[in-house]
Amino acid sequence: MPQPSSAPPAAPPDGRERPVAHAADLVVFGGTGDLSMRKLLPALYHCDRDGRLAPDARIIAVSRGGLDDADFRGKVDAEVRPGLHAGDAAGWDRFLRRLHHVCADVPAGRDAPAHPGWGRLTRMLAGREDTGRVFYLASPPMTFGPFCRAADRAGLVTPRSRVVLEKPLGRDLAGARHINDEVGAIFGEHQIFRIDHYLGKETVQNLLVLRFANAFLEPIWNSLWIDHVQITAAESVGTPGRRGYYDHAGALRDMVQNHLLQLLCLVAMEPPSRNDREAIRDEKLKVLQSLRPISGTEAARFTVRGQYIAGRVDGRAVPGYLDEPDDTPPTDASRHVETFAAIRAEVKNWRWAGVPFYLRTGKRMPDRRSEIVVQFKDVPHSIFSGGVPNRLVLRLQPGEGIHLLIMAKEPGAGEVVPRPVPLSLSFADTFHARVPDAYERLLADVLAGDPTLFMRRDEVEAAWGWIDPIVATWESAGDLPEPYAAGTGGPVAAHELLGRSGRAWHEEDLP
Ligand SMILES: NC(=O)C1=CN([C@@H]2O[C@H](COP(=O)(O)OP(=O)(O)OC[C@H]3O[C@@H](n4cnc5c(N)ncnc54)[C@H](OP(=O)(O)O)[C@@H]3O)[C@@H](O)[C@H]2O)C=CC1
Ligand SMILES: O=C1O[C@H](COP(=O)(O)O)[C@@H](O)[C@H](O)[C@H]1O
Repeated sequence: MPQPSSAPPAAPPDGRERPVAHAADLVVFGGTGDLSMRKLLPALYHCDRDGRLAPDARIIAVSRGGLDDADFRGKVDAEVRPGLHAGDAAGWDRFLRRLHHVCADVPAGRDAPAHPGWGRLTRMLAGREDTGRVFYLASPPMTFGPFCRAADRAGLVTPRSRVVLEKPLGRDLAGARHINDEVGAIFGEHQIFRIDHYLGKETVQNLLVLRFANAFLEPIWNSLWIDHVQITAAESVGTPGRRGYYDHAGALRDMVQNHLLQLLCLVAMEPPSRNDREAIRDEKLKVLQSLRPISGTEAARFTVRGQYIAGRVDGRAVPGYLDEPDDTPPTDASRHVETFAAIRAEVKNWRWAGVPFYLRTGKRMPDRRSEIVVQFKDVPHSIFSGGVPNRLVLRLQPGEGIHLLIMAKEPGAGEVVPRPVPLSLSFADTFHARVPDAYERLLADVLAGDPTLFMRRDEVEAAWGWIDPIVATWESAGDLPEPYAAGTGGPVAAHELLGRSGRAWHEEDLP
């Protein structure tokens, strides 16, 4: 029987984890939830198909639901398989055989007896301590500490274990610190993988290559040449069935604190001296620490929040946020929560002083579009009529790729009128390869023990430190978010946020 670990294992002396064999067992707390069924299990199936799972790897879902292995396999077969490409029946059957379900709850208090399910989990994992194991916490954040403690008490945490924490980590800085302390009491920082799936997107990883494997951009990557940066994560989906989570999160905590700030960091960071996890995360942290704080009257000037009301998306009538179908009826929190947020941020350092970084995210926007647009300054003196400043568009979705909009002349006689034409790099077309889902890449990294694309504790806390004053100002104002009709580009004030400086949110018609 493995002994409970009494202290977090120390990091190796040089702070770098040695490459380890792929972890054999993946225990997913919350393995029956929305995230698991929609993202994790499809990604794990693809990892399996690509030979990234150890031959004897098992995926053990833990939830309070009274499912046995057969029930869980049936659920996954019914809910996950239809979303995958057809074919490879043998591969799918092999994947199903890897799946198990254990019914367990977190103990009600620190000294409360463990749920009997922990005994079964302990028996299942016994004798496999040397193979490495991953605990994936795909459950509500308040269960993270209790799950880790229960796993430790059951003797399941070995020096080669890793733990994955989903975002958002808590609701504010204090909450994030609390979770980090609880998890950090059991796992060493080098064992903790704080996931932000935007970092697994192909375009996001390519941003590092674009910036640091090409020489031409660096001389113009600064306030002398760049007018502003827009980072957008627009979604056409609403939040049906997610009220319990979303009422207490909202767009700022759900998307800005993590995904959008991580993208901002990668655009704004200084070149790291090495391509390793600490060097990259050190540079990202410096960006977060350089963000100009926004609070009080500045929050009113530089932020906009909205909530969707009924409208049309893709030609279909959809309800407003408060009328989304859900088991939980709307409350006062529902009325106040934002489904759209826009912020004019600024990085106060030598490179970026004076360059606005516009962050925008919303549900029930006209379409699903995530992109980073770097807008360069206009030519100092134009000899043509027409023409617009160059833009570099990093498209995360749909169609991951990079597009540089340059001015070109249309062939033919007559007056020369420059017009923007994209020089385009589509990853799928150029490399003739399937672009893997972000979770696939990140799960493979977890299994292989590489934390480079995961957030370090200080990064997450610095991000909350910037978000908290904005939330506090919104909450103390007590007013309601500005309504916007589903299928439109967000509240009028968001357009004004850019419009005040004569700019417009770009809606590029790119390939
Ligand atoms: N859904 C998404 O797209 C995303 C979600 N996340 C994060 O992932 C996590 C899960 O989200 P999501 O899947 O949407 O949530 P769901 O509510 O759909 O699923 C939660 C899961 O946790 C289990 N669970 C909850 N409480 C306990 C408990 N006390 N003991 C054992 N199991 C428990 C639930 O099963 P049961 O109730 O049967 O016990 C279920 O399997 C959250 O931290 C969320 O912030 C992050 C990014 C995207
Ligand atoms: O983390 C989250 O991300 C999804 C959007 O992810 P994407 O990869 O589809 O852009 C969002 O819908 C969800 O609310 C949020 O929790």
